[in-house]
Amino acid sequence: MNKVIDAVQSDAGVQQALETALQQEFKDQPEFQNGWQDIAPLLSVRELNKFYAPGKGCGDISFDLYPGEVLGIVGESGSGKSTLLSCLSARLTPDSGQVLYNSEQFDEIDLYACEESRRRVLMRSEWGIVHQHARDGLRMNVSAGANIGERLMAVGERHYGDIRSKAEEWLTAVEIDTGRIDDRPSQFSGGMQQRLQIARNLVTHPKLIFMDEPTGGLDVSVQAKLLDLLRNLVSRLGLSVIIVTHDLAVARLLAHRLMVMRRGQVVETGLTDQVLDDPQHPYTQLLVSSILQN
Ligand SMILES: Nc1ncnc2c1ncn2[C@@H]1O[C@H](COP(=O)(O)OP(=O)(O)OP(=O)(O)O)[C@@H](O)[C@H]1O
Repeated sequence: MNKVIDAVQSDAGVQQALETALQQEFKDQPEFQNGWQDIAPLLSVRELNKFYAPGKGCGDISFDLYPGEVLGIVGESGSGKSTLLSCLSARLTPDSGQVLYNSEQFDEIDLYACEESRRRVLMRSEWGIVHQHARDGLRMNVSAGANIGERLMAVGERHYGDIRSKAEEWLTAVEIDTGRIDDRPSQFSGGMQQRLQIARNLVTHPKLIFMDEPTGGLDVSVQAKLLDLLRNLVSRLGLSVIIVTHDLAVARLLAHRLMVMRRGQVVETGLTDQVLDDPQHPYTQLLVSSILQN
């Protein structure tokens, strides 16, 4: 676990580029200035259930997520993390329960009671989704610039020069040489593809990002670089994030709060350090101790 944490380092050039892009894009947004404690929840989940078969899925899930908060969902394979994330991000209809989202454009939305068109608008504007496999979040056969530009066009941007220059800014912000703007993602390494996926998501100023194992399958040094970038972006933009990971080191680095899942149920929640340093539930104790032994 410590290998990844130790390897996370800052790079002055990248930080500067990131800072410049972010200042231009986000300086007027109030969330950039405020803490999240005094604000209404961005997402409220009430008694959410989704089961494919008895014991397979997730059930009885309730929590609030605040602006600027990073919630980690951890647990072993098959515990229902991805099912829950899909229900929260409007990609999978739950059997029952409510997901309320405090939208900038539509005020409070009950995700599964509103029109499909509203969910689609949210998905391309106020929300971002970072998939484990970049090919699920990118169009592999169009250029890096077009991958970023497409999302801008989806929210109404039409000026080619503006689109290209925003694409360049975001490539720089995620540490991809702007000279690669016309290359296809298939010509990029795994880490670059993930960074491009992040740029594509962030270009429309989302409030809420869903991440499903964003560093899974990458080697340790690539993971460390990506985690450093994510951590910087999340704190500078005041993003709210729900991140699913089976990797407690990733959870420790990124999440303010953790939800531990086992067999589709939440068995423990709390501040990340509290949960990892002083786990209360026997399953969490096992999870933490098994990681420490590896
Ligand atoms: N589409 C589906 N149809 C039927 N069963 C499914 C489906 N998707 C997932 N499951 C089952 O539901 C349970 C929860 O799966 P889920 O993918 O949500 O867990 P997870 O914690 O994300 O696991 P992993 O880390 O391996 O992705 C598992 O038993 C899985 O086999």
